[in-house]
Parts: sequence; structure tokens; C-alpha cells
Amino acid sequence: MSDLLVMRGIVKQFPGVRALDGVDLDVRAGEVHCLLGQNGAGKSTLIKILAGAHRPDEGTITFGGEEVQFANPIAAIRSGIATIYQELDLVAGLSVAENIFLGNERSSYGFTRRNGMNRAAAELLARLGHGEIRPTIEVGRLSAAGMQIVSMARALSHDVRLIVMDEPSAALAHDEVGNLFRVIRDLTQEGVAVVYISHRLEEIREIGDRVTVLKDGRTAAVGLPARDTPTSRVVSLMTGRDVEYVFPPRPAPGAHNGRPDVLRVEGLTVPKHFADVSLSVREGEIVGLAGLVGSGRSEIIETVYGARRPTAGKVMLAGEVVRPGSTSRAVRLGMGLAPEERKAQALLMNESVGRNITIAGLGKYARLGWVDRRAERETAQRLVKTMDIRPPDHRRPVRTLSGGNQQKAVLARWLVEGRRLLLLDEPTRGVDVGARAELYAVIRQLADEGVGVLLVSSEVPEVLGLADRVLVLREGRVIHESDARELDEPRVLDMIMEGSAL
Ligand SMILES: Nc1ncnc2c1ncn2[C@@H]1O[C@H](COP(=O)(O)OP(=O)(O)OP(=O)(O)O)[C@@H](O)[C@H]1O
Repeated sequence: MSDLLVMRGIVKQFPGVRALDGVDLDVRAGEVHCLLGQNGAGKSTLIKILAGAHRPDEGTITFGGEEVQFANPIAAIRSGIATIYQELDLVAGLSVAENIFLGNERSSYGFTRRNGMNRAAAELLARLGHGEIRPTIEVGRLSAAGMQIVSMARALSHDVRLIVMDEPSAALAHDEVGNLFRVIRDLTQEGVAVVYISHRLEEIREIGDRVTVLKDGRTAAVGLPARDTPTSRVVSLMTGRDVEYVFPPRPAPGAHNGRPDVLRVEGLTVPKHFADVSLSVREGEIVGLAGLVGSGRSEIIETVYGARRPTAGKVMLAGEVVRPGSTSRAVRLGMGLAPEERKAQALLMNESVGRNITIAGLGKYARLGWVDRRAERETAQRLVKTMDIRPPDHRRPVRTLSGGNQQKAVLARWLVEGRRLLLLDEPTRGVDVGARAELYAVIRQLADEGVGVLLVSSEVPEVLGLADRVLVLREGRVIHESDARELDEPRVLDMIMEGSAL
């Protein structure tokens, strides 16, 4: 099979960082080519070059046998390359059909009537196996999975031959990932090539044909067979070390019995999201919530934090009632929340990495109205090192960091001492395998120091591997609670999926 895309010697320099230092990539028509690498390895930069969002400083790109240069994203998509980013660039207030044909020349003069556009949109959605999505509804009303399908329909509206997907499964629930894979397989059957970025290695094995590994802006391996390359080899190419998902050792079962509750939640109800949820987290204990997207898991965490008002029930932190609707009181009482939508909810994009880390504890560095800059700086430096944030410079604007490194900055914020309870919503989303292991170790160490942790993750192995105790949620209710060691992945999937099959 001939190569559809050939990238050779791609170099991209940012101020102070050589993000790409001579990268090669070959992609064949009809294959799923996975792009792997640690946070900051250069994956996003490489695909932004393909998408026409960045210009390379050096190197060549050949697409369909011709050398190409993309001046802007429209040029890339018109040549047949579409990119689907994690933060989908859809306009919430426009309809599905309007979004699909946004920026497409067919939208301005191709359709004489709105009906024509809606019909064409319906055809594309049906081709993706999602004929149930109505072209006329507002995109903002769809689920994350639905929006992703609309983005793909938009790509297909341009007759693309290559679709680049940046961590498409990160925002999806387990069953939705299955749907996505079906859509990808149908597309590759038609000869469309897919470049697929993910930090979940088991997915790569399932959907990938070949793998290219980036490390520190260089190609560590080109086009390895996805199914026949041992995971240990892929991981050592990425990290230069032999690590896999390693969970830190846990205290023996029952070790937390008799210790005081940091968090107590009784009969908590937020209509339409969850009902009558009771749970507790003891000092030093990690409690995991397992459930599908939409099971109420993130909403429970937000309500505990005071960001949502329950209609019934109460939340107590170390014996004190947390008043609903007051997140500042929750923070004062010693809660920390790392929310799921980190960029929108948590990061000050134009501020430095250091300030983003120390912001929650700023009161600590202020004396008589002066901020103790040295103490603030030392804390920032220490946490940048602990979390292995790259590049290791706390003065950089956080917006120039790769996605995974931004993630680590948000989590680092809550490692500033003095927290009694950490609420972690998808703490490792977008974080590479090497950093995951470090993050797990940091979370366990905090617990060993007495902090209580309430953890939400879509990755069942993560909940089972890290937590001491697990609560399984289905449709807003707790349907099971036990020691994590008594459960295995198939059993938990069975419990959480049962409801979705109804
Ligand atoms: N606009 C920018 N200005 C300065 N540096 C940047 C910019 N964009 C990216 N970088 C740097 O380039 C390097 C590569 O980042 P990139 O986003 O490509 O990594 P990535 O492999 O996609 O990581 P992740 O898995 O975390 O998404 C990082 O060191 C990052 O900090």
C-alpha cells in the first residue's frame, strides 16, 4: 500500500522550546495510525502542523503524492485533512446541520434551501451510523459523544481522506467508545486514513494498525505493528523506562476502620442527577466512584464542594456542615476540587504555571498585605518537580504547556499542604503512562498523611487499582459498595452497564 501522507524532518521551534526536532510520520490510506508519546512529546504540535494551525520551520509534507504546505486550517481541510480536537470547535447555539457545513463553501451557495442542508447533514450522520441525531437541533444540547459525531460529519462534508483525532475517547463513556471504534472502522473500510492520539494503550491495541512513538520532539519509532508490539516495548520507547500502570501499595483491608470521617454525606439529592446518596470518606482513605458518564458521579462531587444546591441531605466535613452554594467555605474548611473540565473551570491561562499552582494557597503567602514571593516561588518549584511538569519552569504561561502538563498543574495546586479532603474528577485524563504512575504515588502519599480522597474516573481499572473502597453508581443511585479488592473490572462494568442496556 502506498503512503497517503509522508512527513519528513519536521521542525517546530517555540520561544525557548524545540517542540519538534526532525519528526517523521508515514500514514497509509485506510489505516488507523496511532501517535503515542508522553505529555509534551510534541503530538499536538505535529497535528497542528497537519491541520494548518502551525507552520513548520523545516521539513516536508507530501499528501497524495504531492508536496503540500497549509497556510491555514481551511487550506488543510480543502486538501483533504480534517482534525478533530479534544475541545471540539462547534458553535453551541447553531444547529447540527449549520455546524456541519460551517465554513464549507457548500453552505454559502451550495444549498438553495435550508431543507437541502438538513437533508445532506442527515445523510452524513447516517453514514456515521448516527441517523438518530436530528440535523435541526442545537448542537449544545447533544452529549459529548454526539458532538464528536457532528465534528466527524463536518470532516466528511469536505470529502477528507485523512482524519486526525486528538484523544477522541477522553470525554466518552465506555459504551460510547465502542460506537466511536465502529465509526472509525467503517471510515477506514472506505479508504479514509485515521491518525489517532490516545494515552490509553489498551485502546491502541484494539483500534490501531500501526504506531509511531514521539519522544522529546523526535521520532522514537515509526510504524510499529500495533497489535504485535508488546506494551512494555511501547512504554519504554515513550518513557525511556519500563513502567506501566503501577498502583502504589495499599494499606491492608480494614486499615481505616475506626478512623474519623473526613467527609460524611447523608441522603444527598439533586433532582435529575442523583438521589439519596450517602457515603463517607475516612481520614487517609481513598474512596472511588465508578459509573458511566451521566450516572451522577461528577454532580455528586460538585455538590459536596458546595457548587450545587441539593434539595435534600447534607454534607459534613470533619463534623462541620458545608453550606450549599458556598464553595469558598468548602475551601476554607479544607476541601480541594480538581474538576473534570480543567481548562474552563480551573486554569488561569495567561498566568504562569507557578501562580496557577499556588493560587489556592495564596492566603498562606500573604502577611500584612504583602505576598511572600519567595515562599510562593519555592512551593511552585517544588511541585513542578514533584509532578514532573515539563518544561520544568514555573514562570512559563500555563497556556504554552501541553494538555497533559496543564493537567498536572491543576492537580499540583491541591498538593499545597493543608487539605483535608481532595475531590478528584478524572485526575489522569490526558496524562501519559509515566506521569500516571507518579500521580498515583502522590495521591497515595497524601492519603498516607491523613488526607481523605474522593475519586471519580471513567477508567474502571484506575478506580479499582487506586481506591481502598469503591461505590458503584447507576442512574444517580449507589448500587454497590465494597472494598476495592473484592471487585474486578468485568463485575463493575456489568453493574454500571446494566442500566444503560435498559
Ligand atoms: N504555543 C506554544 N508556545 C510555547 N511552547 C509551546 C506552545 N505549544 C506547545 N509548546 C511546547 O511544545 C512542547 C510540545 O507540546 P505538545 O502540546 O505538542 O505536546 P503533546 O505531546 O501534545 O502533549 P500532551 O500529551 O500533554 O497533550 C511542550 O514542551 C509545550 O510546552
